[in-house]
Amino acid sequence: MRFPGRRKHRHYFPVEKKDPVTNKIKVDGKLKHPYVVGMDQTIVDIEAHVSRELLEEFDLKIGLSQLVTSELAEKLYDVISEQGLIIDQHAGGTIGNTMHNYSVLADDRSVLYGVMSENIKVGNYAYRYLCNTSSKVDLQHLQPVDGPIGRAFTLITEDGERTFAIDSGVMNRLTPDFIDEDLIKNASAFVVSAYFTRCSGEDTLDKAAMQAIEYANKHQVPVVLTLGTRFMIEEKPQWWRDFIRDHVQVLAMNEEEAEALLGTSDPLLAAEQALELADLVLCTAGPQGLYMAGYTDEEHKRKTQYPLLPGSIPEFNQYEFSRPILKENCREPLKIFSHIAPYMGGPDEIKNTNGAGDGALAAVLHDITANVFHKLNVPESSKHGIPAMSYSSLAQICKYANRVSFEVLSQSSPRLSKGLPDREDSLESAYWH
Ligand SMILES: Nc1ncnc2c1ncn2[C@@H]1O[C@H](COP(=O)(O)OP(=O)(O)O)[C@@H](O)[C@H]1O
Ligand SMILES: Nc1nc2c(ncn2[C@@H]2O[C@H](COP(=O)(O)O)[C@@H](O)[C@H]2O)c(=O)[nH]1
Repeated sequence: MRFPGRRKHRHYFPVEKKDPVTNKIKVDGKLKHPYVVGMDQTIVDIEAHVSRELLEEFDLKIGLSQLVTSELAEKLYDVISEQGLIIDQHAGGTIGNTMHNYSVLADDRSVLYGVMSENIKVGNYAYRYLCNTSSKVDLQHLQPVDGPIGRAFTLITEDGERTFAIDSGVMNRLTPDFIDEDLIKNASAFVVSAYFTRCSGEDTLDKAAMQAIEYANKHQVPVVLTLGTRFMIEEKPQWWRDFIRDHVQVLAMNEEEAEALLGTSDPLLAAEQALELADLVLCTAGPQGLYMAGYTDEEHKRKTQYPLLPGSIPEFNQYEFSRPILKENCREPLKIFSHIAPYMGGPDEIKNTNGAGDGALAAVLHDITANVFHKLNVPESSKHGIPAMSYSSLAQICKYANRVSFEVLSQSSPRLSKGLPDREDSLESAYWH
């Protein structure tokens, strides 16, 4: 496990260093490595630059992720390939991206549940998916299916807006009997996107996801939900609020999804309201940066050393140096908030906004899992006197998530090709301290 983010190691991390005073690691020297489990629709992204007219021609709603029939998908594919509009084809899927990015950042194992075509040919979509996924993502738990995986036509218009047209194939056929209770029980988190509900006919992914969530809830493994696309949440916001309240501890969304869920366009207020449903909230807000909200215990709160920020909640970042704690583990729960503007104002050139939010979530998962890693290997560390959910403070997690989003924006794929640089060339070193 790599250290989450880049800064001075104050808390005996990485634990690989066998210092007998600071690192009371187990004498047999074998470190225990926690892992994250994710579940996704196995999807390859077909990225194309298109005009708004083309979206209208195919009756696609701009900015959303929507299902299309395979006939429409074939026609669309023919048009964009004949016109030479395809710029790239790579593995995608919101949780597939998140697991890949987690494994690249943490240099450690994640497990992906989903399906995989049993008949793989060199060059086909299933083959591409496997080739584009980090070797640290454990794909042994993909269920073999007879048929193609999904395709996400990622259609980028001149204004940079992305529209997804999803051709499902058999990506929703993961069955509940395939879910291993022990695998979920021992995970540091179970991660799923709201897309699991988009099932019809013979699809079983919704049942498989509910099975995994039931195991996670039973064994107190944090369930992490990312909202996917505004459109799905708008259809039944009350259902989603109830679902989150009943099953989810960590909620990730962008400001549009937040508005659909909670009815407010202010990401800070949305994050605050979301704390009535979940324990830890990440709300990304495009060029405005990102917000996080959580709970800490009065007795463990820590004041920020940064300037206090104005906003719909005055001085909202007052306790952002605190580590988040599950509300039920707080004697006197206190809401804490943090915000960060885009790292260095954003890249000079945004290659692609695809996956920027998934990247931020991967960083949050890394921090949560680093805490489990440290606790497993250095249980008597003073760090674990507090029953915190994360290794770092809310402010530090925000910085890390923001830095990872920047990296995704600077490249042309939602999946990181490498971890963060060891040295930041253009950065005032204070950023990570
Ligand atoms: N136009 C932009 N300029 C600078 N940073 C951006 C821009 N768009 C996104 N980001 C960064 O990427 C993060 C995630 O982006 P966002 O678009 O909100 O996520 P999503 O992909 O889930 O919609 C933001 O919090 C911000 O740090
Ligand atoms: N599992 C699914 N993933 C989907 C779907 N529609 C789009 N996507 C994926 O989202 C990422 C981009 O994420 P974002 O954080 O930038 O919004 C992209 O790689 C798509 O593959 C879907 O229906 N199911």
